[in-house]
Amino acid sequence: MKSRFITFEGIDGAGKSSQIAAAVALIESRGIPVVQTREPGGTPLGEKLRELLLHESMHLETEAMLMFAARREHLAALIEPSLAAGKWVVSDRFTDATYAYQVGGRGLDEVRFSALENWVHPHLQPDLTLIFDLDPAVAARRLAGTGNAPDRFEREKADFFERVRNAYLRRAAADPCRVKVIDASQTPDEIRKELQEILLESCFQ
Ligand SMILES: Nc1ncnc2c1ncn2[C@@H]1O[C@H](COP(=O)(O)OP(=O)(O)OP(=O)(O)O)[C@@H](O)[C@H]1O
Ligand SMILES: Cc1cn([C@H]2C[C@H](O)[C@@H](COP(=O)(O)O)O2)c(=O)[nH]c1=O
Repeated sequence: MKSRFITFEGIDGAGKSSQIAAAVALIESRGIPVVQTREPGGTPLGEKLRELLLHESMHLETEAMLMFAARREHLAALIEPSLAAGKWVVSDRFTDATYAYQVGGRGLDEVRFSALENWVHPHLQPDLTLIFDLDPAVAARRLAGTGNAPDRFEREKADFFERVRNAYLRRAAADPCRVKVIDASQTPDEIRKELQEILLESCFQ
């Protein structure tokens, strides 16, 4: 079976991380080798950039370029070799997150975003992207319930997450074959079931 690149997206606290393990388990249950990774991060250098991105304040364009620098390394060191070896790759975030957070949330110029996207991965796009869509007020309550100290993005206000959410939905509307939107206000079991149905329909044919 052809290798697949699957990405999970959504505003902070939407619940995507909780469902990635279920997706990976389903793929493994079919005897398919799968690599689970995340952005920013996924490589030793990418994880160092993640620390900076999540905790240091910086200019918007610096932030966008560092996201793509980490992604360039991620593609070269992990994503592309894994796909070439016939493995499937499941990533917690990819370029749709830069569109949602830096373009939608922070106001990065779309032309500059597209230039970076076309430079870093002119041909590769995920085979399937799952957007966990949730009201920012509900996501904020979920995050508060974890008791974890919020990072630089998680400290943003509701209007920032409204813009991020709307940008994700625009991205989904622009590419409905690749991008599927999941109602993340459902229970974890309901979401797992819907996720399984989408994976079976989109990837295991
Ligand atoms: N469907 C759900 N209903 C209620 N609570 C949920 C649901 N899914 C996840 N949670 C809880 O919400 C919190 C955030 O979940 P999770 O870490 O999966 O979100 P996330 O989208 O990965 O966030 P981040 O992007 O900030 O890492 C966790 O405490 C988790 O147990
Ligand atoms: C890839 C990517 C990520 N972000 C933001 C989104 C999140 O707030 C953090 C990552 O944290 P998570 O707990 O691992 O989800 O980074 C971004 O703004 N732009 C991006 O391209």
